[in-house]
Amino acid sequence: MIVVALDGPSGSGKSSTSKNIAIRAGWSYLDTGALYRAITFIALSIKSDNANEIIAAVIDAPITFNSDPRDPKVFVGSTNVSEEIRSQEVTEKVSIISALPQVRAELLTLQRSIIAKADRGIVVEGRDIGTVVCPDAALKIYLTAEISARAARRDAEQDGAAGGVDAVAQSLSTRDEIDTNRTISPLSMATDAVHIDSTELTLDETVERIWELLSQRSLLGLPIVAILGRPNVGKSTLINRFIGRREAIVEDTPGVTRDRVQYECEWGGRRFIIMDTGGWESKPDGISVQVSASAELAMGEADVLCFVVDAQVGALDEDDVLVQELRKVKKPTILVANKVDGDNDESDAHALWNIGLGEPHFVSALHGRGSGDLLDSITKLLPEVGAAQVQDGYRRIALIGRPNVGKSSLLNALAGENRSIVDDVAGTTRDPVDELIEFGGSIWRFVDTAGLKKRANQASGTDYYATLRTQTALERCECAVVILDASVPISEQDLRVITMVEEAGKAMVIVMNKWDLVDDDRRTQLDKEIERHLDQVEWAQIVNVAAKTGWHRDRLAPALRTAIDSWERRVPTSKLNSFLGALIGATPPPVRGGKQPKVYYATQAGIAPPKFVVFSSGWIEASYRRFIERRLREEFKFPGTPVQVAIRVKERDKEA
Ligand SMILES: Nc1ncnc2c1ncn2[C@@H]1O[C@H](COP(=O)(O)OP(=O)(O)OP(=O)(O)O)[C@@H](O)[C@H]1O
Ligand SMILES: Nc1ccn([C@@H]2O[C@H](COP(=O)(O)O)[C@@H](O)[C@H]2O)c(=O)n1
Repeated sequence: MIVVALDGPSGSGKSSTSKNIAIRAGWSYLDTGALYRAITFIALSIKSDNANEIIAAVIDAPITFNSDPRDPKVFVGSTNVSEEIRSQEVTEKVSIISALPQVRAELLTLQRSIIAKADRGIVVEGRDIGTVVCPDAALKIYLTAEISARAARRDAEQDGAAGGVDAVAQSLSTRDEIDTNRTISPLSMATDAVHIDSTELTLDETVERIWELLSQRSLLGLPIVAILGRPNVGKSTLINRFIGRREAIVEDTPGVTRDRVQYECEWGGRRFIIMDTGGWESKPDGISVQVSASAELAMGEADVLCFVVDAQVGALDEDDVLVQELRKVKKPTILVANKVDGDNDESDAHALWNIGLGEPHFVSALHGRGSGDLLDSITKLLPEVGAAQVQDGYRRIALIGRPNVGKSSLLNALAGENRSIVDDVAGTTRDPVDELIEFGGSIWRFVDTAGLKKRANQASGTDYYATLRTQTALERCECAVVILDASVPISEQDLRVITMVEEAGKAMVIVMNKWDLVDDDRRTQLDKEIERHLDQVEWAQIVNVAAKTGWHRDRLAPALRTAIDSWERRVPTSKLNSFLGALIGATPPPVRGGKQPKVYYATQAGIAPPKFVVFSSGWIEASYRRFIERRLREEFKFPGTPVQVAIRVKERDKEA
């Protein structure tokens, strides 16, 4: 289950943004402010500021929350108080009541129990979600906006009923003040939260920013398509056809697929999971009891159901019983008529319309006939976000470097006493060789690299395997920690590793290990080597560490956070273009062939790493592109990440 935590001051847009994200992802939503308002409503009703009396009243009339983002509601006992909690009286009192430690403890338990009940994911918004309520949230956002923007939004929302913008601003500031300075769970940004300033963003733009982060971090589950049907109708053959390889077990004995086996599939640019379910029987016995039960579970888990019938046999009573079951779950369902090898079979198979699941899709799983059309129909039914969770939000780090630089010692130094595999989050698919390690206040996922595991050491016996493994680790990570041995000269191989990271477009931190062996002479020498060899990655932070003793290991977590933060950073288009305007005004692009290319505008085309596209009227020299990149870095600072700048020639009329 994915938890997204959104914190920030009043009126920054938390509720509106959270609801939009939750609706789009098909997740639940929790407005924790509404719970604090509800308890304040109770305090006002019993006319008491005494925490014990307030808690006693809550026990009499418990607070509950309906977490459907389309219709969130808060109840006190059986009374819906969603409107009453927005009154001026509650608004003025809520920050005072929320600062009471017993009130916070009571609501902390309530919040966690609501979150635990969510199905696939939940967006939780408040003041202390990323810091206290859900410190392990998969994505933490700290949403702010300037007070003037927040006051204007609130005033517009309330049609001036709150006394005008100035009065709203005053009330918001007072609440900000109390919320930020209270001793217990004050409003603050979690160290691993992403800060979004919504002052100049529309609501849609704010939602889009967060959506981009969710997809970039693979937190939006892939849709699941369950393949169901009686034993031996050709389900596994169909799956092999879909995934393009012989992986699903195919055997002519009915019911050979024992469990819900999953395969990743891609068609027409859509990735999804195919779930093989074994054969379903209406009166199972022996092993088929488990197989049928697992097929029923698959119906519940999947987003789309494919019901496969053997067209050469036709629909049997058994098929009819399964159709009744399929109808009950009310999910998009496709009827697949398999073993339709030619036109004659197809005309016979039309009888399958009688099943009552709509148009049969005629397929020969064995020969491929009709399978592309079937995949087209399936992908049309896929939701944007599905049930198969791929990542859990822990930042993925690869430790890389040539042999003997101290990868394992660094890993051990980081893990210290706390080395642990806490990999028990249900329902996620991940590489079993990853390690979860807690240090510097966060849990990090270390993706497998040569040197991380004994197995890896064996496999890296040749350069070929070492390079292959490094590349795979790089593909899977978000940030690479490149380890160098500071006690010896920087080698060609060290530089090759650094170039690999840069070319892979990953965030990077360089660790100078074995610092305990560095004397003054070596230090002077190393400074010269850094200047000479590492100038192309001068954006990378360098952390000096002695992994053997643990010296400075605490410096790595902040460096990683800074690098990943830069890697996912988006520069507002308005700021980007005012920067570009000033830059071009002061230093225009060089004249070429008697013509000076015009630079029109720039846009940030993507994150992870930040990619900028500059539109111009003509070809611009590489040196000027590098100049733009350098100045972009100076202006917006991207420590720890490569930045890509591309120039696109755009004709003036097309531009207009
Ligand atoms: N860029 C934006 N992002 C989010 N909301 C915006 C934005 N621009 C305007 N709004 C509007 O601002 C108003 C306040 O937003 P919202 O109620 O979501 O804030 P909030 O942070 O949840 O406040 P509170 O903490 O007081 O509940 C809403 O009317 C919302 O539609
Ligand atoms: N996690 C939270 C959420 C809210 N509060 C307090 O409740 C007040 C009202 O919240 P709104 O989101 O409805 O504006 C807020 O000002 C806080 O005092 C909280 O403490 N912790």
